[in-house]
Order: sequence, then structure tokens, then C-alpha cells
Amino acid sequence: MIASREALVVDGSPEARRYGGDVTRDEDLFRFDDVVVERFGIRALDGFTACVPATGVTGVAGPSGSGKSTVLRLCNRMEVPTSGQVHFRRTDIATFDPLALRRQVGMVFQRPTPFPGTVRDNLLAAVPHAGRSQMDAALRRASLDLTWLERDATALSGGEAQRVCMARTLITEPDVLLLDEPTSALDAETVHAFEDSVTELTRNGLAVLWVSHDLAQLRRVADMVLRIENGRYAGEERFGGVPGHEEG
Ligand SMILES: Nc1ncnc2c1ncn2[C@@H]1O[C@H](COP(=O)(O)OP(=O)(O)OP(=O)(O)O)[C@@H](O)[C@H]1O
Repeated sequence: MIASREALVVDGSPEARRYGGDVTRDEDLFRFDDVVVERFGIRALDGFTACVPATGVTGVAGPSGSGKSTVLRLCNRMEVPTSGQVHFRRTDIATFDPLALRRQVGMVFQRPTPFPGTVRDNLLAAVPHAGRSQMDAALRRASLDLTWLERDATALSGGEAQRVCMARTLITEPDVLLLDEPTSALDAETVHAFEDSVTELTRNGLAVLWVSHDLAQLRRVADMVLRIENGRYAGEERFGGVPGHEEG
């Protein structure tokens, strides 16, 4: 993925623009252009400018309160900029219908929150007419299977609940997944299983934006990491030859 991503760079073309040390590419997934988010006089983002590539796992790292979750929420319009622009695939994200966008750009939160009812009910809440094969595919992509359908979704371990929430997000067949500290409530073994299932999803073309406090985790799973400090872009780190992320 690293190699294919680098091939997308159009440095030197009329469209190429310097972006906080990066270059705007034809296939950038998200582009943040001098974004300010201010709530109750507090600047969550203070002129954030960066690009997220269209493939692989992009990590977002930074100190507590630096604006990581705000960046993620801008990507599915749970948050809107006070000023500046967010582009999704070169189109101003403000022009997208939020509900349609959220089917394309799925989100998994820090604390798994299954809805009351069975796992089946949870999947049907996302796609009301989902058939058995569609449920099967979503469950498998979240490392579960059809035997889970009748389980009470509110009586699961943290790791199981997170996988159910993942299946509920994946059943809408998003092509982008936003992960906000998705493993912070999980034990070490479950964390590694979750990381492996996300890596597997990216092999099938899903792009992932992953917020984490844990740089070691991001080094395991991400192709590159955007750093954010005090609501501003603070550099990025690219990882070559990360196991599971090579071309081919
Ligand atoms: N609902 C809110 N109302 C007002 N201010 C908020 C709200 N949510 C977050 N903030 C503030 O916005 C800033 C950025 O918050 P954000 O949650 O994006 O940071 P973060 O880097 O994800 O933090 P953490 O790592 O602690 O989760 C912080 O100063 C925070 O206090």
C-alpha cells in the first residue's frame, strides 16, 4: 500500500500543493484546509491543515485534548467547521447529505454501545432489510459468524460488543472506517485480534482513519500517522515495510 500511495503523488503537476509537509494528491480521501472548530470559546482545532490518503490505515496521534476526535468527527459531519473546509474525495463535505455520508464513512467509538436486543436487531437497525448472507458477510468481517445472531447484544464482553458494533457499522458497506480509540476498553489479547481484523479489512480496500493515544499501536497498524498538537497539524510519520502492509 505504501508503494501504491506514493505512486499517487502528483508533485510538480499544476494541482500539487504543499500541505503541511505533504502534497495534495488526486486520490486524497480527506483534505482539511485551515479548519477551525470552536465551541463555547474553546478552539478544538486551530487552523488544521492536512491530507489523509485514500488507502490503508492512517493514524491520528497527539496529546489529550489536542483535537484528534474532532478531526474524526469532521469526517462524517458529526462536527462542522467554524471556518475552513473539509473535502471528501475532492468535494466539499458540507455538500454531502450527513446520513448518506455516514453509510459511506462508518464510525466505531471508544466505548462499544450495542443497542438493546439481539445481535440480529443491531444489524437490522443499520440495514433494516438485510438478508442472511449480508449479515453473514458483516459478521465475518468483524471476526464473528451467524451463530452470534440471537445473542443478547447487551450481555457481551467488551471485545465481543466492540466486534458487534464493528459488524453493525460494516453491514452498511462503508468504504471508509473511522476508529476513535476503539481498543481502549479491551484487554491485550482482544486488542491484537481487533488490530488483525482491521488489517484484513484494509486488504479488501477499506480505508481507515484511526485515532489512538498509543503510538506503539499506530506503528503496528498504520501506514502513516498524522500528528496533531493544540489543534494544529504537527507533522507526520510514514512507515515502510510494516508487516501486513506491503504491496502485493
Ligand atoms: N462537547 C464539547 N464541548 C466543548 N468543548 C469540547 C467538547 N468536546 C471536546 N471539547 C474540547 O475540544 C478540544 C479538543 O477535544 P478532542 O476531543 O477533539 O481532543 P482529543 O485529542 O480527541 O482528546 P482525548 O485524547 O483526550 O480524547 C479539547 O480542548 C476539549 O476540551
